[in-house]
Amino acid sequence: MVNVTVLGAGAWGTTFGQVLADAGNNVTMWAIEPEIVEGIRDHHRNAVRLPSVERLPENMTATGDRAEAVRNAEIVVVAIAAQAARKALADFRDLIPSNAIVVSLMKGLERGTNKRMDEVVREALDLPENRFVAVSGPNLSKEIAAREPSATVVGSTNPYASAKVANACSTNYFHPFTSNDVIGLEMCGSLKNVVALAVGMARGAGYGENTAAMIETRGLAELTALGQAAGADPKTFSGLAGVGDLIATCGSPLSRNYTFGSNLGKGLSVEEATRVSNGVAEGVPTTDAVVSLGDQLHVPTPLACAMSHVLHEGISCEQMLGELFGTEITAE
Ligand SMILES: NC(=O)C1=CN([C@@H]2O[C@H](COP(=O)(O)OP(=O)(O)OC[C@H]3O[C@@H](n4cnc5c(N)ncnc54)[C@H](OP(=O)(O)O)[C@@H]3O)[C@@H](O)[C@H]2O)C=CC1
Ligand SMILES: O=C(CO)COP(=O)(O)O
Repeated sequence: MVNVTVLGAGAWGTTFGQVLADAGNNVTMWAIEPEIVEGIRDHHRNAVRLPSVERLPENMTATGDRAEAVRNAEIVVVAIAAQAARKALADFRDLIPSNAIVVSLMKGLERGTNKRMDEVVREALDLPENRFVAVSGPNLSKEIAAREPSATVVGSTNPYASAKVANACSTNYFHPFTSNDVIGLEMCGSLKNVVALAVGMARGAGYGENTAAMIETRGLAELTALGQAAGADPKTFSGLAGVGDLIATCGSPLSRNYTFGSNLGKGLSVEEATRVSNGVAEGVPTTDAVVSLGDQLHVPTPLACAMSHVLHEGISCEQMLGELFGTEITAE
């Protein structure tokens, strides 16, 4: 049993907090909104971000006070929207205990810098590599909040840190595997969201399994090429965090990215799809970062480029798919 603090009481932060509490830990959620803090602390409920759960565990509380939130934390979990993480974490830089492990649940690349969340978290907190852990896998929050069986990957270059976090989040319905490939986990989690936008768009436009399978497979090839160029272990892409998360995210209306894409495919504008999104669709800002990282690493990113034309120029689903085909016939 350890003291764990989760920064960000969104859908996944709150769900992962419940997993940690079910595993027997003392869990403190930190959130900005007083309504969310009071809901969790006084009524064991997050009606704003996780209304499907009637009552969160008794060993789960919340505070809006940053210092109080992390004072006794042995593990600090970051579950903040990726584009807001650097700024939000700056306020915790001098507060997190010097021996605490910091875990990122986030799936996105930072727009403007093209940095992964392991880089952003470590820079923002001035955190050494051996205290950083990434968690990534096919983890649709609503299913895990209902305690449906699922697995994830807990990655760190420090095996002691990954083992400690894996032990802390292991329950009879949530099974963690460990890995030392932090870069692979980060790249898989971030890039599959861009693929899910495209699959969702094709589904929303009315296309079926073949089109979805084509986008997912070409997306996996793009994800693998860029991930390897960034330093990832190719094995990670065929695991839970790679293919596993692609299957879950690209196949479920519970995914915000899939749903965002689906709404675009049905004819909504980016602004309209943003307005009706039930939480952050990380693939939207991450698309630009993937295109830019591809340029930087000299890796073609046709799917991310096509999605960026959808997001910025409003091209249709047919045009997006046309860009994926390209003009030449090439070897697969
Ligand atoms: N939902 C899921 O199934 C999964 C999500 N993830 C990843 O986890 C991360 C969080 O997702 P999730 O919890 O579902 O997202 P939500 O959209 O439900 O919540 C986003 C969280 O980020 C916080 N946030 C946004 N801006 C700021 C800011 N400026 N300062 C502080 N906090 C801020 C929000 O706080 P506030 O409530 O105050 O707006 C909220 O707690 C994402 O990167 C996502 O890709 C990973 C696996 C599964
Ligand atoms: O990462 C997820 C599932 O593994 C959640 O996907 P969304 O962020 O698209 O909801």
